[in-house]
Amino acid sequence: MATFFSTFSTPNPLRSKSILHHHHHQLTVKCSAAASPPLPPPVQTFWKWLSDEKVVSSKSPAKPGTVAEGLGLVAQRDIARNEVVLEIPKKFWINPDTVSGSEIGRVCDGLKPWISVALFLIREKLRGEDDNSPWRSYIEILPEFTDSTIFWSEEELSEIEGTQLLSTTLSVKEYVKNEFQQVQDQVILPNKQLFPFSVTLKDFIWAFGILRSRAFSRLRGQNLVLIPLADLINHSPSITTEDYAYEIKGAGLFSRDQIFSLRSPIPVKAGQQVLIQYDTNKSNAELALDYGFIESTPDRNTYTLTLQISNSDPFFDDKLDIAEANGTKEVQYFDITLGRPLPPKMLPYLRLVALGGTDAFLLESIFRNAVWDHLEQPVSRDNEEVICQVVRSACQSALSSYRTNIEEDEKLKGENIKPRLEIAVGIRAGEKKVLQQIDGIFEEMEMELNEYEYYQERRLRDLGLVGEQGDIIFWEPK
Ligand SMILES: C[S@@+](CC[C@H](N)C(=O)[O-])C[C@H]1O[C@@H](n2cnc3c(N)ncnc32)[C@H](O)[C@@H]1O
Repeated sequence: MATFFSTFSTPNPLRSKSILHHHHHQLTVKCSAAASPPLPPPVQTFWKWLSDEKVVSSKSPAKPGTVAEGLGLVAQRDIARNEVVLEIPKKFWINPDTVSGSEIGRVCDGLKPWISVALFLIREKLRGEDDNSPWRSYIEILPEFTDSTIFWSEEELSEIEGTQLLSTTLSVKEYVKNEFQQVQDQVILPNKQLFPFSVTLKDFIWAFGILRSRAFSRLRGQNLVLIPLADLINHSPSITTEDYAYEIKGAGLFSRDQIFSLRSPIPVKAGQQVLIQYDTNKSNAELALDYGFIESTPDRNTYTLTLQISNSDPFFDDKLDIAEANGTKEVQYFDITLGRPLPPKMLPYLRLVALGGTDAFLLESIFRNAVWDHLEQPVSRDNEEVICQVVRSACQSALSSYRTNIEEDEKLKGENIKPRLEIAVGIRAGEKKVLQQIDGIFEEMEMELNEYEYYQERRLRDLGLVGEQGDIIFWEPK
């Protein structure tokens, strides 16, 4: 954890005005509770609201605090492993049901869940101080932005030129923009009395960013839910348990209510921050997009290869049939992870896509049941050579579209740089390493082309026609 915090030595993301000038105490995380800086006023208001509502008390094991990652949950006393840190009753959650039951419920009917919650958040945010919304104090502590790439300026984005993360970020923003335009025309503008303020794309991106970075998912019956207070929990790369630290459960023996319960996956000393592992399965690109941080763990680096059976392939129908019978599609994505073997279906799929010429007989229907087994091994020298060439040239062309090379990235990593640049450098170095790894695998295969046993030889051997030494046994009379 120590190494982790030292890498995030920059100011907190900007929050609602009042926290803006709050001092940044990076070391609080490791200091004792006594040294905690006073809470920013909006956070105090938020805590008071939760106390008045009896959700928390002075005995609560953890409290909001200002930490290196913005706000976080700080232990008020020693907390044991698996001890419950907080419990939030359903009444305080914000999910699509909350929106349905609210003033805008009737106009949000039929909207995508995230869009209705986004509208709810934006409305609560823009309603103005005089409105006595119960959610006011929660909305006030939400950050204005994170370091997610959806909030990066053009200049910051230029640092990830050539990366898959850049294209993902741009398509996500395009998607959000289209959804905004629709909801603006169909819901916001026609209901001036409910939305008596102008809502901008920026507001919508803010809400999207809030949901991506704080909504809990994979919970019993809850796929999109904001849990005030619980969503102050930050992520630690050094917690690697796969078990989720949170769950929804019954509020008690005599209650039909549900509560959200958060446990600490590790023991925490008083004054330290309670942390969880957000998701062991997310790649650095996903972490950067969702939360605005990355990890230095090698296997968070991935590259997605998109392979496709071409519509102009003379064997398109047969190939698609075979692909689908084996759990792959016309357009198939393969996520390649640094330091891990290729996904098992990638080579068979590649061989299938490249199959042609004299190998095409394998596509005939009598082979249909066995063809995938055959594709698991090299089919022919030509076929194997084609897949090596295609993959290697794709890797090399991808590698040439980055502005920097790995050495330049590595050098920057050692320097004291801003968090967004650090994310950019980590992402582009990671992608390049994966591409080099893929290229290396196929380079090695290319060098072995003469050593492989191909379909025809295997077939002959299976038929007992190849001798021990690999020489083909001929029938010619001696
Ligand atoms: C669920 S919120 C946690 C509360 C948040 N720190 C706040 O101030 O409201 C997730 C966000 O916290 C920040 N965060 C959490 N863990 C982090 C980490 N390990 N490094 C950097 N930022 C982190 C990121 O901005 C992320 O999008």
